[in-house]
Amino acid sequence: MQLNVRPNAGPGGGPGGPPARGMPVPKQRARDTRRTISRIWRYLSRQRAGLVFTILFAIVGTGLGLLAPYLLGRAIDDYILDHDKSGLLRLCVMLGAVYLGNAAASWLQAHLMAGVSQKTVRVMRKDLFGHLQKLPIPFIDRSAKGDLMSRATNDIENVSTTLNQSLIQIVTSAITLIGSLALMFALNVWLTLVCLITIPLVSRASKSIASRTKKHFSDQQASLGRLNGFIEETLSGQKVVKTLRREGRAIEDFSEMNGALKSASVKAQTLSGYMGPVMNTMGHLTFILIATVGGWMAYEEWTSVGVIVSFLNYSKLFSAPINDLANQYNLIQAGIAGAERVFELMDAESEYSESDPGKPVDTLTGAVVFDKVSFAYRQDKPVLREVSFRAKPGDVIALVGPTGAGKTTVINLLTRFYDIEEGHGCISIDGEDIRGLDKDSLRGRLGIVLQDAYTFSDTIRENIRYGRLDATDEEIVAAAKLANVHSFVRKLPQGYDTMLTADGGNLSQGQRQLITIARAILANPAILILDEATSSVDTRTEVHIQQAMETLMQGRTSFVIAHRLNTVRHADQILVIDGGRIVERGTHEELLAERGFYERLYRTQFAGEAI
Ligand SMILES: Nc1ncnc2c1ncn2[C@@H]1O[C@H](COP(=O)(O)OP(=O)(O)OP(=O)(O)O)[C@@H](O)[C@H]1O
Repeated sequence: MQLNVRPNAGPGGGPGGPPARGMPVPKQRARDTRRTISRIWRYLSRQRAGLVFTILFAIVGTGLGLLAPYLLGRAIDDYILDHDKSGLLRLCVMLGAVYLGNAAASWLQAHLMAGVSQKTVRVMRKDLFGHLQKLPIPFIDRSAKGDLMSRATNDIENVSTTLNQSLIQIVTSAITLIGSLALMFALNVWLTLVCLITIPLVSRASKSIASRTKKHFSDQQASLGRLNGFIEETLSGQKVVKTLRREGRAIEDFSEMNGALKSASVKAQTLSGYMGPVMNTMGHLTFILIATVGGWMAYEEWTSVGVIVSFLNYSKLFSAPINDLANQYNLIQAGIAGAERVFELMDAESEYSESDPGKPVDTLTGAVVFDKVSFAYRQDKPVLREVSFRAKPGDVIALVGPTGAGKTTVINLLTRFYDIEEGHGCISIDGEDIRGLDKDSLRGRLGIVLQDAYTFSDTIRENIRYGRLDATDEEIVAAAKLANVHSFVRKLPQGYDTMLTADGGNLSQGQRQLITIARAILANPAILILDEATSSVDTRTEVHIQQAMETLMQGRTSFVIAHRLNTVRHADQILVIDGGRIVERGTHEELLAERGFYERLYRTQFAGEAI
């Protein structure tokens, strides 16, 4: 998937021009961890109150944890060496209270942090889903759906786990690190300097492992995205996979991707797994060094045994956060790699320009003009060449032509799923160039009934209501009656409350098409686009669909992509498209009289062949 694309921006397009719109451009931005962290922080900082309390409890808990070694040193110097039993008992009770307080604060901080991290990712998920709704069709067309899904689910989940587990660890580690260092300096400067000798070594080792691991974590996430994409494609195309008997090949391809994911994961996890043991070894070395130097100092009576015991405990506390952070490294890397992929998707340009949303469309009469429109999806492959036509309000325009001729492309431009470039013609509705119109309100005045009748996982009633969300139940039934939906819905045990699956699996294709027609009737659009179903439905359903479509077309400018030519006989204008050009135009009778391309198409179809 190319993410750094600017689907509706950038120069060029059209035959022979610079890169066409929607063309992928090379990646320009290097991956930037600091920027990603600062963006995560922007989300986190919205949970300010929760964060402040979490940090407060972290400070209290860690502070109490830092107090314990000091008390231990005092126990040795003041009570054990002085044989003061009651003092020792008092101190032990105090120590118990300190540990208890530490545990309570840790529990509270973990509890609060779970809330903060979950609220943060909830906002992230909401933003991402909102942005997915605004992504332009060219972008969606080019992306693997499974990869997009992987970003919206797995990658966000990684961010969530990292925030929940690593963030608080970072906070407590930082406090412990600074606190224990300060206390070590207060106890004995020379011993502290001995302790610090190993720091450059530790930082070098961790940096070298870190830089290698990050790349592998990104690879792992990308492989996971590819794998999800493949699973999604294979499942949604399962019928095709089975009829073409591609199961074996699909399993082979899957194994290959699965293997790639395994390799990337093994590399990432093996490398990051080195971190813990390396850091532990360094910690033990430091401990031995301090114990030796400290023991010698106590022996020479330059300092007390209690101070050395406190110091050794602090040096453990000091190296623990470095170890903890190293152990968290896996998780942090996976979280950052996940966030990077999420933000990358959020950065893909929306199809709605916030600075210039365009002129809102209130009412339309439906006069449509294509003026020398040329278009290419890819620079080297012109699809439409100087297409011109006029539709008066209420006209029925039929688009016919062989497969791949460019009929759907005409519709893609009219709906502004794709935009034509400056200098490659103009499309206007009611005299306005559509590029200056607000896309959202323009689409609100267009009704589209596609070949693949799409139904949502909802009841039949709600599926029709998608046409106009404020429609009453009575209006829905009225539209359903006009679209010949009512007659079959009545016979269903649950009537309008029958649940449909996302692909409408529990209704016939013809019935689904009728539901989408009812949806369009309810929406009452000024301009209608009908992509006739190619697949054959039974004759009765076909008559129903035909009637419903005629009802729908009344009084609206309609564009019909016609696959069965007998449905276009009554069109006001038939545009015959071949190779991206309008090769003939006129009414059915006129075109038959011309004895040209249309006449041949017509005769072929009557001979029983589809076009
Ligand atoms: N999203 C896209 N990206 C790149 N090329 C595309 C895209 N959509 C269509 N094309 C190409 O544009 C050409 C015209 O396609 P279009 O879908 O407009 O044809 P059509 O006349 O509607 O065909 P059909 O009757 O089969 O639906 C085809 O060569 C097709 O491969």
